[in-house]
Amino acid sequence: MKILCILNPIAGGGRTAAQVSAAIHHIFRDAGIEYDIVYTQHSGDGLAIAKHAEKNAYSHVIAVGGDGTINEIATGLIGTDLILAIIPVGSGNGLARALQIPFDYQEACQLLLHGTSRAIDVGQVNDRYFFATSGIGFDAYVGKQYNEHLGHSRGILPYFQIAATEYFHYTPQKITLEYQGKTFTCTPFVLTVANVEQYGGGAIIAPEAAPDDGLFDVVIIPQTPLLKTVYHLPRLFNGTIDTLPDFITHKTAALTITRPEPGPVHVDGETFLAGQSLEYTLLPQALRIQVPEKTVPRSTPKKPGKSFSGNTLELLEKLSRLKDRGILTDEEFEEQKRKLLERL
Ligand SMILES: Nc1ncnc2c1ncn2[C@@H]1O[C@H](COP(=O)(O)OP(=O)(O)OP(=O)(O)O)[C@@H](O)[C@H]1O
Repeated sequence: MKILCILNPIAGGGRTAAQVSAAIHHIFRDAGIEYDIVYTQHSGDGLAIAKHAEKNAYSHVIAVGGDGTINEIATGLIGTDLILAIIPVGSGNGLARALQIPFDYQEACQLLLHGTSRAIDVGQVNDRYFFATSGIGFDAYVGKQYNEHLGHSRGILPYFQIAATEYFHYTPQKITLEYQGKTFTCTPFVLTVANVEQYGGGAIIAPEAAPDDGLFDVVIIPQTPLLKTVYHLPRLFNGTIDTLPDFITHKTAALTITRPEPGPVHVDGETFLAGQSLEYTLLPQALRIQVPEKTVPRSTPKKPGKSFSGNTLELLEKLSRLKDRGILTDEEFEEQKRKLLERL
């Protein structure tokens, strides 16, 4: 085993870089493991450094940072046999949360000694990769403002402050989605293509997403009035966002989105500008990540209790509304209706 640690000194506000570096020295030196630590100097360095890791005979690369750093480093490892490990010191840490990687950096280091490696799917949108989520709706818009205006002052609180301000400036676009031979239009407030359940910061955008099932969960949520959005916000954090009346999810390994004009897209929270057409493709189990030996299933709180028949009627009405608005095709509506009626 030969380990390369790539450390982003500004991730998570740069509060822990020195302690993490000390823990790495302590743990790997004691274990007699060969290792090197390299600090990134600029955005993009993680990718450039990771690309040379294989040539320099490393077996593992540790990304010390948040989702943006992990995205860069993991991108550099695609197509190699190297195993990625994560010491999550970012602000959101969506991928680390979804894979149950410990937030204690000493425990995260110990995963190299006592954990196991797991292959996960990788998402691709045009020429960019993502490992947790990608999106083109309000989250991409907020991510753009966050990355442009905040500099080193990062965190979940500033993110929510920007989201609250930008809520009034954002206008959802009418877009076309094509997948599995079907085409439909919708005007999403949030459109997230999820490889894992987590957005970051504990927000669970796609409760059913699994990182190795060969499928994206495409989540579509329309705009609702601010008060209603605030009222429903806890569902984003307790794993029940899919109980929202207008929540839609599709499972697919490939998807084309066409929008009226170019705009921002985020990959794992990092935004870039892309054209009107976005091609999403899933690369099955294309990256190996070091994870805990045993993972505990997330305990999802019980979904809002209603009598089954009452709930079914409500779901049928919801499906019908979605069909009327063009979000569901006739075929999808009939299929969902049949499934619901079968349960009666
Ligand atoms: N030395 C550096 N100076 C400035 N920016 C850097 C440096 N190294 C990396 N970066 C950039 O910092 C950005 C933020 O990093 P990262 O996403 O890891 O942290 P975070 O935003 O705090 O965490 P999260 O994405 O989990 O919320 C990335 O875009 C990365 O490219």
